[in-house]
Amino acid sequence: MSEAKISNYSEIGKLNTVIIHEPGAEMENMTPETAHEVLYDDILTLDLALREHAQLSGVLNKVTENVLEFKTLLPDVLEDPKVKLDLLQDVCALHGHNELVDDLMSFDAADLSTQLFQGTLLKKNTLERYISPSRHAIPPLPNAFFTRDAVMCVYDKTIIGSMAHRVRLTEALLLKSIFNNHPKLKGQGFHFDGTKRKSEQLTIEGGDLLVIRDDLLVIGYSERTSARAIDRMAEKLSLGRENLDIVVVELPKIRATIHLDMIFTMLDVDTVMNFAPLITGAGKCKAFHLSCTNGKINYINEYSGLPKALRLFGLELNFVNCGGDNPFSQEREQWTSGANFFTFAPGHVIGYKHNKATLEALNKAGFEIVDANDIITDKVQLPKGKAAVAMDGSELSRGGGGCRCMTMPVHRDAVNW
Ligand SMILES: NC(=O)NCCC[C@H](N)C(=O)O
Repeated sequence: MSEAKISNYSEIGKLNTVIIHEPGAEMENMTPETAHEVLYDDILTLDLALREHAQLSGVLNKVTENVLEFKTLLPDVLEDPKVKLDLLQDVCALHGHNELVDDLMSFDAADLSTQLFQGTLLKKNTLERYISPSRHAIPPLPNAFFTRDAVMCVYDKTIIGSMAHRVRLTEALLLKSIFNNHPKLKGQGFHFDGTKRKSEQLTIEGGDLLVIRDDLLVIGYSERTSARAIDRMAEKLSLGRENLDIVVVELPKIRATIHLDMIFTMLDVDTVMNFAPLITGAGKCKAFHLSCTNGKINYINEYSGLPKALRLFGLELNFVNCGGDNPFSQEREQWTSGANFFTFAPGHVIGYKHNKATLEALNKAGFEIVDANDIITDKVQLPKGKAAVAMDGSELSRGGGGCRCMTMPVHRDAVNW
């Protein structure tokens, strides 16, 4: 492991440091009517979600040196009164409730952290507030357990997300404060800080950004990540470099494909998981190649699909189909985050158990399927060869994401390509 705190040059290198978030009461802070406003497909049951999430953290703790918890990192930085004040001023200003800063400053670090995740109720002390449908002055963060999206470690620095939906903006502010101040993470700086964006047209979320190699990124142009933001990334990330290639995949702007990682994840040096209808099939998404040098785009080429564009860079990939070969199960399992695998070492991945046809396809592709609980209890050792750890996740997936969405890798070993 290198000395650097942040070092993330691939989607697959052996994982050393990762950030996750065990969901709290924020997850139930909605009604069926408001669920869609906070980007959920349905209301979830926290107890069930917690049992499932414990499998993710249990497995990661077996295979990774540093599993960091968002809800532990936050109170750590809030112990510093100056950091606490700066963050509260930003959060309260964002939601137009500057008057809450003093109140919130009186909380200790642990309680304030809980409060920030769970939200602060709107005092119904004026007629305008009384009749307002909003329950919260500072809204809760039910999507915080998708740690992938509001911050991205790319190479030796971070990108602070520029969130497409208002309900996720606070997450980016909290994570920025953590990456600026936490002894385990601070010091390497940002390529880009999305909380300072000047335009609502500039949005980028981590589910769309795949760090393939030190010279190659794949980015989804999606409901969440705008073309303007991708241009900005091309500029910022290629600064001081002879060459950076970015392949952009144009996603349908629909709920099932909010991010690229819902249809495409990398599993090994030569193997990817994909939702065939949009990646390899007849209706595959268009791809663009942006060739960049030192802050500028040299040229842009268009390709009929991602596989063809990736071949340019010597990536001859095996495509495992989410949902197997049957279009009916492909569609069902993509919806329940079947393509959204997290890779914690080359050929070692974790994903949801309920996506049976996907696991079968992985098995056919040479991955041994292992149960998460068996790894956690040491009943089974992680196989040396390719393996897919299967965890329960039917409740978690109803929040709209899978294992890649719930993990934010900070440090990985280099890959032996
Ligand atoms: N990378 C991902 O696809 N993350 C899942 C985010 C789901 C969350 N409910 C959202 O809509 O933002």
